[in-house]
Order: sequence, then C-alpha cells, then structure tokens
Amino acid sequence: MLNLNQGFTPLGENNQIEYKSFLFAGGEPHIKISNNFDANIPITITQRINSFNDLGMICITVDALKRMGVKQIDLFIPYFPAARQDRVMISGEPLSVKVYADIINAMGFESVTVFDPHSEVTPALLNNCITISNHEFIKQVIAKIGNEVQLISPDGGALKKIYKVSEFLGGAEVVECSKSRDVKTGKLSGFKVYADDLNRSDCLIVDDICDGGGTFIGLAEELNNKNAGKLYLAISHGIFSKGFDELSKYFEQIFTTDSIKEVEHAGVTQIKLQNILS
Ligand SMILES: O=P(O)(O)OC[C@H]1O[C@H](OP(=O)(O)OP(=O)(O)O)[C@H](O)[C@@H]1O
Repeated sequence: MLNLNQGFTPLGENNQIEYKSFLFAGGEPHIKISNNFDANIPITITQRINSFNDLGMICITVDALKRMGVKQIDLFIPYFPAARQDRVMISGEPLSVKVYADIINAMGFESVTVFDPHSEVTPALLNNCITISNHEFIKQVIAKIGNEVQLISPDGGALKKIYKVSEFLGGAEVVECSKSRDVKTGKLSGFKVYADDLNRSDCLIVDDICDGGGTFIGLAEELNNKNAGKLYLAISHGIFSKGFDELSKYFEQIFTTDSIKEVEHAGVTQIKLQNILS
C-alpha cells in the first residue's frame, strides 16, 4: 500500500511502503520510494485528488514503482477530479473528465476504484473501473441520526441513484426534487419539491458533492415551505467551498466522508472511508 496523502489511509494502515515526497522549487512534485518491499506483490496507491499536482504525484509514483520492477498497480481515488465536467455544456469548454480518465488509463492500472462517482460517465471512460456506492455511508448516517427520515433526492443526477439507496435500506421513503442550473453562469433557480405536505417529517438530503452549497440551501428553503421537520444533509464528497455559516442555518447536522479533506466543524460529522469500507 502506498498512501500518497499524509494521514489518509482509507484501506487501512497495514503494509505501507515508505517514501519521501516534496515539491521542487519550481513547483513540480517529486517522490523517493524506499526499496524495502517485495516488488512482486501487487501495490495499491491511494490518493485524494485536490489539484493537478495530486494527479501528477500519482503519475510519477507509478513511473518510480515500474522502474523498481512492480508489475501490478491498483489505484484508489475516492473523488474523481472534475467529475461534474462530464459533458460539454457550452462551446469552448473541455470534457475534463475524459482528460483525467485518459491520463489515468495511460498508466495501465489493474483497477481504478472510485467512490460514488457523479455520473455514469466516469466509470464508462475509466479502464478497469470499480465503483463503490454510497449505500453503506448512508446506512451509517441514518444510524447516527437515530430517527426515521425521508430520503430527499435533490436533482436529476441524484434521482438515478436514490431508489437503489432506498432499496438497500429496506424501502425508505423517497421525495423527489429538482432544480435548474444556468450552464453559462452556474446560477441555480427553480427549486421544486414534489410533495404537497411533509407533515413535519425529518428529511435527509442525499447527494454526491457539496461545493458552494447553493443546491442544498435552495432546497432546504423549499422543504421548509413544504412543512418539513428537521433537515439533515449527507454528502459523499465534501468540498464546502463556501464554508458552513449558511449551511448550518438550515441543517441540524451535515454528514460527509473524508474523500476530499478533513473537516472540523461542530455541525459536521465526518465518517471515514476506512470505516465505510471495512
Ligand atoms: O454545492 P453546489 O455548488 O450547489 O453543487 C452541488 C451540486 O452540484 C452537482 O450537481 P450539478 O448541479 O452539477 O447537476 P447534475 O447532477 O445535473 O450534473 C452535485 O451533484 C450537487 O447536486
């Protein structure tokens, strides 16, 4: 096991390969891997990708391992970078998810494991892709909430997955919702909750990514208009680029994993991937 992100050990702490990594003064990542391991044994690289350099670190690590004689390398990257840029919305934009997938495919991994990918595009583009669903994560979230909740599917993307979550949980009730995003400006509008009266029932919004949080604030207001009880939010990949001041006004508790980063906030419960996967 070679864990490239310090302190992030999603597959456990056993059999870790030692290395030193740093950035050269010019900004390029570098690694020196110690050679006290058996190169005949398959190696799994784990990494949290938050920048292009984090992907670059994977590339140079694979090169170094191959030069050391390692034949089989597996990759574990829970958050797939640029996963939302999985379609060209307006001319002049890239299909970023394919750019990343092409780079990763070129390294010839035995398998590439991702957690709760944004859409079917990522697994379709990645060779030897293994996906881990959010089912166990949501099960653990509901166990922590401790009450019965209605599952809330925020938009079209989430709707494709929510009924499988409900089935996994033994048939939890689902409320469908929708929103509109202006693809030119990113602005959100038109939040709709397809229920007449939620009768003060507690609601758990389930989605893959929270970026600025606009989706969930807009939806929370609409859920409150429909007489919702307590609101909870479960997000597989927490970017939280606008912090928690606004989100915390609406949500009793926010749940996320450590697929992107560590989060320290009273209103956030982080469930480690290591505990979800074990
Ligand atoms: O925190 P926010 O800034 O509101 O962003 C989060 C939302 O963005 C993504 O969906 P997106 O809006 O890209 O729609 P899609 O599921 O139709 O691709 C994601 O699945 C969330 O729903």
